[in-house]
Amino acid sequence: MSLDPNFEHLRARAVESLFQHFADACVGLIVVDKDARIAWIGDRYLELLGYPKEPLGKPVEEVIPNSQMRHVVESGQPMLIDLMDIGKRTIVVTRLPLRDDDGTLIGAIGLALFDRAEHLRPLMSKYQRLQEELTRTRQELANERRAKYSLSQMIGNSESMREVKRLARRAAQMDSTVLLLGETGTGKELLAHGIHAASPRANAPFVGVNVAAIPENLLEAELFGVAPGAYTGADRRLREGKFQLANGGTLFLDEIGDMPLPLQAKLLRVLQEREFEAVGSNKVVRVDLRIIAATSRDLDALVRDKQFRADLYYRLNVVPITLPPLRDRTEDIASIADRILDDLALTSASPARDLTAEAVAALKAYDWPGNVRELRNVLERVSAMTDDVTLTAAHIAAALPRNAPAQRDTAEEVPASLLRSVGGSPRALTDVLKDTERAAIIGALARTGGVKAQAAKLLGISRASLYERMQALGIREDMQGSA
Ligand SMILES: Nc1ncnc2c1ncn2[C@@H]1O[C@H](COP(=O)(O)OP(=O)(O)OP(=O)(O)O)[C@@H](O)[C@H]1O
Repeated sequence: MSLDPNFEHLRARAVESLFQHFADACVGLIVVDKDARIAWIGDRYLELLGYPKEPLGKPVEEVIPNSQMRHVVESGQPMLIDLMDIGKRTIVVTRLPLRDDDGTLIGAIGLALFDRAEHLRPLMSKYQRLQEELTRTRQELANERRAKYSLSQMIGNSESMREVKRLARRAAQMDSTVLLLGETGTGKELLAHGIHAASPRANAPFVGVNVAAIPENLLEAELFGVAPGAYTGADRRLREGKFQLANGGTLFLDEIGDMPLPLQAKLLRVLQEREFEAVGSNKVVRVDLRIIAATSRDLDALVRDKQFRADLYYRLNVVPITLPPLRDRTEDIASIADRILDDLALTSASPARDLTAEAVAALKAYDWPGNVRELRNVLERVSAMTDDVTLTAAHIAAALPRNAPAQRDTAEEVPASLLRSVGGSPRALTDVLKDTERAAIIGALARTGGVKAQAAKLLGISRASLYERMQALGIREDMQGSA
């Protein structure tokens, strides 16, 4: 059947006007060969790119850094609409593969459309909004990663605290690994922030990882990142680990004593060589950062028990700083308590409270197994209990934990109310179990003044699984059993 001559005419007009439209709407046209080298490029495009040299024969990325033309010649697939940044402008681009008569791929053609194209305005403004949001979020994240506290926020004028601050200031000026030792709640994390803030790396990120809070099987990925497609379900893009995120700054490894043995070898290598591989990758990543590690555990004993590698211990123990427990520096209690009461007044927009001399004496008489964190919790509890502006010894006594009662039978610990719903009908076993678990954890936290290491011990579970269970049951991290 012969074709209607009108059709042929129509087709010819379509091709012609298509080219005309493109020529009018295009910022530029580019043609590359099958190796993505520039075979032709329009003058307007070159002008926009501001490329000063002869472009022909150059790899396309040399002239257009964000170009995806290579992807088109390699995949043979068109990219009908894409957005590409050139300097501060975002332009719309279309990329099409070019084929010979026999179908062989010989190159690609790229069309860069005006960013003013009216019909693309909604798309462009949405893109720009997303870009702005992304920039803002990145900024917030960067601020978040900066150290929140400075050494001046470390309250305490006792001899031992003055020595701690002196060592910290010296450590800040060196780039060595710092090991912070001391009971839970003595201020190790606060000090790590302070050292970073006083160091030449202060404007770079401060990234913290609580080793005990991350399940063992996820820790390596969390620390070192995951290569694209390392395992089924892994991201197609590289997921950066904390080491990469802290690059240039400080990585704070909290609860280092809980680091699983197999990972200790990998950490040792990073400390020695400043390099590692992401999970599922054999590409070596180099980092430049300072490590501050902390633990409330007895590392010497862990080394003796072969739970912690001796060589890693020596590598970490370059500048050790031991934070004294609160009970050994009772002269600091009044000033720390004042600071905490000021903080609480600020956050709750209520008047600042004072402590009578007897109240201070009551605070000094207590043993503080949870140290400054526990002191804060007790003062928070007092503030919740009374509106009185002057806090007396009686207020303090009422808020201090009673002596931990001996552990009772589990059966006794499940109140009958747990077994019935509000309507009185029996409840599903899983709900009962959840409530029981929640009650047991909150009870243990109450008994230990919020000290998780001790609460985990009471419950007979590891600290990691306590954190895990708390998260699953929606128990707040700062919970110490009063709610
Ligand atoms: N000297 C101090 N002055 C003021 N606040 C302090 C001081 N020491 C600790 N704090 C506060 O006490 C709380 C616990 O401190 P931090 O988290 O630094 O302790 P930690 O030793 O890292 O505890 P853990 O070993 O349990 O992680 C924080 O709210 C911190 O700001």
